[in-house]
Amino acid sequence: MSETGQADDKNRRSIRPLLRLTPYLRRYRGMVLGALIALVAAAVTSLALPLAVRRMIDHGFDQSDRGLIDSYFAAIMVMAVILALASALRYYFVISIGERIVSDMRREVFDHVTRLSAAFFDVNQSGEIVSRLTADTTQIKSAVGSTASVALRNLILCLGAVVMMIVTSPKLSSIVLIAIPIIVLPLMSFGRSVRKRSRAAQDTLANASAYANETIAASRTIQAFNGEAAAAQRYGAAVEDAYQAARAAIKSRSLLTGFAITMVFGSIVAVLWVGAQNVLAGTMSAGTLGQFLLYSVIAGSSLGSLSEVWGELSQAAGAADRLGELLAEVSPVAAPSDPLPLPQPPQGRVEFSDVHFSYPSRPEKSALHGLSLSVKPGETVAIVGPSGAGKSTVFSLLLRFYDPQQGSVAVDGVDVSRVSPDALRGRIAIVPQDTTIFAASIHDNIAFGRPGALRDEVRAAAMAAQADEFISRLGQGYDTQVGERGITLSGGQRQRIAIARSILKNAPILLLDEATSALDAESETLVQKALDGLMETRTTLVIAHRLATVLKADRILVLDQGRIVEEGTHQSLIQQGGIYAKLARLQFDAGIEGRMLAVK
Ligand SMILES: Nc1ncnc2c1ncn2[C@@H]1O[C@H](COP(=O)(O)OP(=O)(O)OP(=O)(O)O)[C@@H](O)[C@H]1O
Repeated sequence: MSETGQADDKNRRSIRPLLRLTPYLRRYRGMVLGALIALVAAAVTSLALPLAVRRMIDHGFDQSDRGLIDSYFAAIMVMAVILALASALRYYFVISIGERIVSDMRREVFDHVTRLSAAFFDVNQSGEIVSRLTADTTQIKSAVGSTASVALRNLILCLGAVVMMIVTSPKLSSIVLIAIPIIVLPLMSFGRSVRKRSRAAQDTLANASAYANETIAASRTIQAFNGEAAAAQRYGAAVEDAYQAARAAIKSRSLLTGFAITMVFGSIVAVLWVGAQNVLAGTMSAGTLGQFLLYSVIAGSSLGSLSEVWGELSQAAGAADRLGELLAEVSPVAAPSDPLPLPQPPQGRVEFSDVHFSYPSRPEKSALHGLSLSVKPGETVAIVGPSGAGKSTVFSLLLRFYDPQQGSVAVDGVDVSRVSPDALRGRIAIVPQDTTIFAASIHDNIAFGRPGALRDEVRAAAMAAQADEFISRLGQGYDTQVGERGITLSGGQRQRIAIARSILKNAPILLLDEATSALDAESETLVQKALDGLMETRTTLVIAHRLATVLKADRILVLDQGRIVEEGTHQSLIQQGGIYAKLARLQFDAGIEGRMLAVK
């Protein structure tokens, strides 16, 4: 009993998500009103047709007044024209509303998703989000753009036809009205199972798309490991699952349609048989039976269409539900409602006080363990430590991608959770380990650091980043398309683009995640030169992999298991003979080690 209650509740909820569309519909009231007027006009005209037909049958063929037949045909023609006009207008309004709403939704969902915190992206696959943005919105478009209007038209037709049936013949109608619940109730329970299966089908498809997304992005690695067959097999299995789930949904929808048509037309035939007996007995005119017949066909077919579009509406409700979930996702690192201003002019001071942090997706493992550090304006601090020590986590907290569970992070003396994230991030430039190059021109890729930057400014930044020379050698210079839709850049070139981006941003705090592994000696020298220029005038925190950087730093922090375990200059740390000394020996190769000894 309670289980059924819960299931019913769930089903009611599952159609309710379509209500989320009301605010969007409200924005286009004029068009919605136009669609409704056209819809009602078309339905009323359709409902008036049988009246004209009855008059024609009962009086039109009367030899005594031959003129009547002409006027009846003229009236029917006028109705046909009204019907055609109203239908064309309905189509125009309804489809336009669908397209309009879906564009709005896509924009809003995208805008919302791009602002969600890093914790959200840790646990959600990007392929699945993209599928929601495309597949789910398309489903809503077809629901709003046609299904809803078909459903509404059929609802009006069905109700109108039922009323007219009662007016035409209460006796025949009473038989039909008794049959309706017998037909409708099973249809509703069928509808529920269709909904459940459609959602399962959508989910499995999203899984397959997410896998395809990941695999295609990693095609080189897959080929290098001869993994094509295994990947194809796994994707094939995922697609097959999606097919099976879709087939189950299709099967229940076919059953639903077949069942609806059998029940509806079966009862109409039975009722008509009773009507025919009445005509034979002389208690009903042939025209009245004809009129009743037409109304029952209208009622029956509109009920049939209703049951068909019900399934589609439920699918759209599922899609609206998923999009609603996405839109309801709140970022745990939300901007404060009353943000504090950061001091002007910027100083570039960084302070971590007793920070304890574990990633939301792995709460049991602590990434930072009571970390405290203080960086003075203009200072260069190198962070070194074994892999997984928490170096990148320090950057993530400084950029406020996450909030620490305990302790605080401050920039220029203000807790980062009390300032607006835009203001905070405006003061920090980062050159990450794996640089993102967008599918756009080189100019746009660099100008990403400061939207609206002039061509000369972009060029100056590229020059400072030692990138101008290779850019000038490309076919179209700064207008060359790179990334997915253009040419591929080497690791060193990508990094210099990222450095130029940061130079252009000209922020007082610089975060560098050095990646030397991808660079050859020449690129490394160029990148190093570019970085030197960038580091000179600002506070720099650098996750150091190069000896040169470590030597240049004012201070070195050694991180291990989320704690600072050693601190000092290169020489003092080597002399201590602790973790740093060991790391230095292991990390820097033999040639560099020679140089290191010389420093000692
Ligand atoms: N997004 C994440 N979700 C869950 N755990 C994470 C996430 N990022 C990092 N970690 C974990 O947090 C710890 C610290 O990671 P972090 O990336 O800061 O190390 P790191 O010192 O920068 O390492 P590396 O030098 O290899 O880049 C590791 O145990 C890592 O597995």
